[in-house]
Amino acid sequence: MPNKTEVHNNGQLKIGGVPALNLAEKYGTPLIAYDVSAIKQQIASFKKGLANYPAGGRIIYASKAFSALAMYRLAAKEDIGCDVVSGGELYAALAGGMDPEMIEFHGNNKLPEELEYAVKQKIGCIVVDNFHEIELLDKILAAHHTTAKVALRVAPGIEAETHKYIATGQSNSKFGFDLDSGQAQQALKALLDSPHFDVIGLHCHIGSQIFNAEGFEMAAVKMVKLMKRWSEEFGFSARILNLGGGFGIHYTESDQPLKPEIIVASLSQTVQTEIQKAGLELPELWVEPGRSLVGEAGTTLYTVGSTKKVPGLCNFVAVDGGMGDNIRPALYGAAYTALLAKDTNAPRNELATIVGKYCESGDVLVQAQMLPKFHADDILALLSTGAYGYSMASNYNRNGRPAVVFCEKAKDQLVIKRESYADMLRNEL
Ligand SMILES: Cc1ncc(COP(=O)(O)O)c(C=O)c1O
Ligand SMILES: N[C@@H](CCCC[NH3+])C(=O)O
Repeated sequence: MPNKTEVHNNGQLKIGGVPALNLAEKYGTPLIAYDVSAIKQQIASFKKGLANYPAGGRIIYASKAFSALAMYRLAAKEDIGCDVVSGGELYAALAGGMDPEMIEFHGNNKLPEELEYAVKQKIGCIVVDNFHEIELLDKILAAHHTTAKVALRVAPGIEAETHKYIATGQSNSKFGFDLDSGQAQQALKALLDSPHFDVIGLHCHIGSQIFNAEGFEMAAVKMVKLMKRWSEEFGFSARILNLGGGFGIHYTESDQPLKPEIIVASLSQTVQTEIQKAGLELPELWVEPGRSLVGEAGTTLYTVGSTKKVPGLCNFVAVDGGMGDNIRPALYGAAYTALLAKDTNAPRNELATIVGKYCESGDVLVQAQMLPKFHADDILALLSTGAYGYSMASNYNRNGRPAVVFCEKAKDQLVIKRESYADMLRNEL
């Protein structure tokens, strides 16, 4: 079980000090319940990792992991930044009280209106991803007689050990400028040649759900080498170095994540050593964790409904949610840990597959494995669903998206209402 799972002494699951069964009773299911102190602990751990880095740094919450007003409010309160990848996320971040200066904008195809919105809001950094964007942004800035702080996104040519859908650092990634072909260099030149860009630094992101520190270290070394080369070639001095996010979390027993403070402290040490060797000025160090801030803090509570057993063939346990509130198993074959909320120590002696209620055979939440015996009306808890669950949710089959509740110090607060049938028709004419 993930080490953050709270279990009452009678074996019942608790989230942020609140019994899971009470939450299910009060708000209904499916329900995504966050343990807020677990989010705060992760933020504190990232901050600790950067604490001894002399040039300082920034923790930037990758808000695609869970873009909710409550989460932006929490990020603002905790004094961290956030990244956004669309006008919609930018709007939500601002509505949640994020300081525009602490917002960073990513994306491989930012729309003209999204760029204009970011420019007007004077956000802290636009991470420039491709030549089309450079042209577009240059025109927008000229039209507004202004400048923008930008960072150049480089695909550093590092193949992260993760699912191929979520690896982004390799040369053939759709994100960022390739190094080996010379495109990254050409892009930097274009940015430096325009009076509209204040190029604050460089960015890379090698992928997501990565456990091995080696990939991050390699990226850091490569980026500093690049800083050295471009300092000599263009007299360019990067004030910030952004090494992206992608820090892995615990979904099942086989996942062994490193503590953020350990991985970030080690990365910051590598950057210092390499910068010193290169004889450059130390840049600020930025990191962009998404999953690792919110993933393990979230638990989805479902109610068990039908079961289907065909001896020797299958044993399905169906819950009242599924691929609409968690697409990750269907999309990436992602694995999760399931518990019986009323008795987390229940023996796991039943081979079963947990499926959802959607009209798809691929609507599987947990592939066949040894599980506790579930009966109709039991509350089933799926752990570590706090990242890329709600934010990737859909209304497939006209199922409303679940409610979301924040729990802390034994108190619960509804932060997103359950979507009703009427909500799902609100845009239809
Ligand atoms: C540019 C960038 N930064 C940060 C992240 C956050 O990644 P994670 O949620 O794995 O930390 C992503 C997503 O992979 C990303 O594309
Ligand atoms: N959504 C993905 C990760 C993509 C990260 C964003 N670039 C996941 O659930 O694992």
